[in-house]
Amino acid sequence: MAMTLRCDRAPAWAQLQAAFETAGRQFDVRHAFVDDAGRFERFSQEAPHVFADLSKNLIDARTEELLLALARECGLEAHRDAMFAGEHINNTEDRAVLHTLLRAPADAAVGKKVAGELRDVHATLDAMLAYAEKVRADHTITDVVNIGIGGSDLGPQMAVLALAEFAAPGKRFHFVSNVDGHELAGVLRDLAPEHTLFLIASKTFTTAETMANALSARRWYEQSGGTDIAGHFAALTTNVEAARQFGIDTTFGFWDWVGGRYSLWSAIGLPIALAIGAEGFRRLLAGAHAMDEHFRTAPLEQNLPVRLGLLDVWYRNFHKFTSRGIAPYHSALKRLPAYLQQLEMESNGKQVDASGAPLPAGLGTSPVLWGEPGTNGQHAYFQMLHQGTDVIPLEFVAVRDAAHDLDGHHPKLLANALAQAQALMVGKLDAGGHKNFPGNRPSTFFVFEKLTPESLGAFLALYEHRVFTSGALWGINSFDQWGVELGKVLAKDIEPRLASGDIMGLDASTAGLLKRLGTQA
Ligand SMILES: O=P(O)(O)OC[C@H]1O[C@H](O)[C@H](O)[C@@H](O)[C@@H]1O
Repeated sequence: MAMTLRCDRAPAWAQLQAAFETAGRQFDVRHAFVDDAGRFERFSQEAPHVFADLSKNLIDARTEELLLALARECGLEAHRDAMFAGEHINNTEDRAVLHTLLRAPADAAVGKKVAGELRDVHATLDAMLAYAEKVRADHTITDVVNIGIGGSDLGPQMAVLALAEFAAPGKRFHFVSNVDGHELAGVLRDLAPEHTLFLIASKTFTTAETMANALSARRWYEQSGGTDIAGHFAALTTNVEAARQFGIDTTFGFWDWVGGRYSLWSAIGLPIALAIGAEGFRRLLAGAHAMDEHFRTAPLEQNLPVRLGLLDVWYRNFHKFTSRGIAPYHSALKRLPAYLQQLEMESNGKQVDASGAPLPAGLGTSPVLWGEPGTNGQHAYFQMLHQGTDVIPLEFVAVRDAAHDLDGHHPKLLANALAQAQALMVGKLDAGGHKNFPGNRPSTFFVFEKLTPESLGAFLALYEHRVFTSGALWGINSFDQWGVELGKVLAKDIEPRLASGDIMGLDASTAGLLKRLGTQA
């Protein structure tokens, strides 16, 4: 199996370190624009459905050359090809990583090893989309409730909202993820069982939150007079047997080679297909596939996910930036930051390399990702981005064509996005003291012509491959998530203690809090 060489062991790493000391640390992007009339062209990149301007970043041509050399020395291309070929690059779970196959056309020229999987993908996709069209035509179903968490929630929720313009009227979508009963109760309050379809979305069909919500939903359905579980519950899972035991026969499956945070392209995407239809869902897949092809075939120099992933390494490991903001200037992309948080932080929040050996001190991995739609963030935390003591690279996502015809709004929105990126970079040093802006604060600016299924699909795939790139350079396994396990185990131990008051073996803080929160309090 092709694993990458950890990038800090590659020869270009030392050269990058030297470049950082001599030019990188003091780099001023304003001077770089003065020195290079072609900087915008050099550091912008056209990719399928997405244009990206990277020119306001703290990077010069020499640094990018070294980063590209680093990627080659580390075996990024071989690792990428191994993913597409279905090799078990998720080594700790001994699994292939084939979410790209979910969006490959039925006649795509894939390797022998995954041809059978591609046939299964299309058989399931066709069945799921036929079901989606049947439900779309059924006007007695007015409400769809997706019960799932993490990857079984964030992707569909984000995409249904993002593509609302493409949704047929007549159905409302609800997403219940939290085990906090307030969430499910709040949704159920306004529903009637005969008009509701529940989708139980869980790769494993064992996740505690989802199982608790699914049981309560079924109880509610029956207690409210519902008698047709088969007609009002469907399961989206790799664990068809567990769904059957729960009493659900309508099941759309997927496979262990689809990571939860990479699963919106699979049966987990059913809410999206219900909203935008079979054709819309295929357009989403086509946009992602176009980006897959770009990632797989474009030379590294003009490969947008690669260029972004390398910039991420430069920022995290040389500049030591610990966080990255994302500011979508489109309110339909409200849930995009939450979705990208799971994608990047669950994938690359690792401290050991793929062999299990600790990464050396100072080799930081995933930054903190966070964000809110612009312009809202401007009136809240942008103060810190402009004048705070930390430099936080910010990413703008702007859409040229609005999907509404309210006069004057869209130019105001776009002007704000452009002005904020400009202000971060240019700064203002003549006003003195509190009114000074240091400037030289980096940003990346993404442009879509329009928010469509294709552009959304392409952008999400772009992000997946960017996370792949930085993860590959760090030599980590971006496709497991052992870090979520300990808390789950401890919660199982604590739950009965809330009633019993048993604090034996607990640390003093947990014991003290348990006394306050338990029913014995
Ligand atoms: O889809 P499920 O099996 O219910 O898993 C839901 C989520 O929970 C897990 O704990 C993982 O951290 C996530 O990667 C996953 O998406």
